Amino acid sequence: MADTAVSPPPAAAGEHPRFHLRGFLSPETCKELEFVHRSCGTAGYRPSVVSTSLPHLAATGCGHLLLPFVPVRERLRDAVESAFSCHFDLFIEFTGLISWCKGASIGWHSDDNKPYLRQRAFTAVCYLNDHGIDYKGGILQFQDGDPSCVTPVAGDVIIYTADDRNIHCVDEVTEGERLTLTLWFTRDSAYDEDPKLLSFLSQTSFNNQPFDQKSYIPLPASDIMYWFAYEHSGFDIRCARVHILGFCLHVSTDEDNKSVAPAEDDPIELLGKPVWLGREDGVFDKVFANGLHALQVVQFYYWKAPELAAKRKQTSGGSGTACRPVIQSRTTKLPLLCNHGLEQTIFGSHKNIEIDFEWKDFELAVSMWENYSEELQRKLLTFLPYWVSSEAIFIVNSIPPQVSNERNKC
Ligand SMILES: O=C(O)CCC(=O)C(=O)O
Ligand SMILES: [Fe+2]
Repeated sequence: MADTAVSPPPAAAGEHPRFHLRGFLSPETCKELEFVHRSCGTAGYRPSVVSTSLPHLAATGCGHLLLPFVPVRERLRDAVESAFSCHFDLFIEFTGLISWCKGASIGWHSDDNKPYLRQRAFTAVCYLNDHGIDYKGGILQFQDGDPSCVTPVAGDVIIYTADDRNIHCVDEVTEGERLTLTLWFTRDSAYDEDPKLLSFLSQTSFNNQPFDQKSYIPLPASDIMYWFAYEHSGFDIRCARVHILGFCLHVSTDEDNKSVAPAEDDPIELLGKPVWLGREDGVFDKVFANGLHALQVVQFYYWKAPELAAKRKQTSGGSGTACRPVIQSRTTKLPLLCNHGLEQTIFGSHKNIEIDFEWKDFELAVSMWENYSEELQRKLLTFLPYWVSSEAIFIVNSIPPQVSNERNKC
């Protein structure tokens, strides 16, 4: 199901202007954004939060993963402009995916409540998963007006003015992981996030020639950004996300390659070097460029696993020739000091994660991920010149750039 056209809400009136748009995002869009976040997220700006910002995607070789956001940002801006009667008036100040993990909450506030946030005019929060199924807690409450509280449902969006007519808070998440896509809108073009993003994207993406097939392979940020601190403990987000889905990371023990010998290196540093993926019964015969690359493929597999398992059952009656992992004598399990209990507490969904795992499906997912990434990379390189010349990110159909960016002419 594609994202459905939701009829715009009536122009806002009243003392507490806000709207709850139900079913704004399709389940497919929610799942794709979840994939991006679980592949690329880093430790957030507040405790118990993991976040993925668009500049971060551009900076880690994943500029192509901005593409799933483009239609969503455009539709959200249209919805906000139409709800608050400010057509062609708004710029997007910030777009980010946020996981609110166990213990995360935010007290009463308005979204423009700091001197450096005064430019914010409106907020849109899209819920990507479900309260009660994926997590407990995390209800959004408003101090005054209606609706007075919002129980997140995947695909729903709440839009509201960022000023003190909409003082709100989020109850503590007590179990599971609450996923949101949050956008802030501004009237001040100086805070438009697009030109900054485009300058980042042109620096990182124009360097990659279209014939460089692997230019979509992620490049990790500094290790500290993946450290999720929790009380007096913590873990590496990349490792935890891989482990929680039943995989483990392996590194080379090749005698000739001393630089990757685990005994001689900080285990976390090894995540920036080539890795393999294993499960209980062996190691998959493919080397990934780094831990982030392996994580992205695992998350892609997790996203597509139900579809892959259904296809396998249909074509083979459930008993196809299993693709066996190769036992790699040249690799050893990455000896990370993992806190399994903590990983489970933070990223183990309230809903049990069950995968009908087959290496054959995983093998297929690896090539599907390559095709998916290549296609997005190809689109990015096609769209980028249009975006750069308009200083704005927008859906490029076959419309010439000077017509498509109506907004910049106003
Ligand atoms: O996630 C929500 O429901 C609201 C988030 C919020 O209040 C904020 O990020 O300022
Ligand atoms: Fe807020």
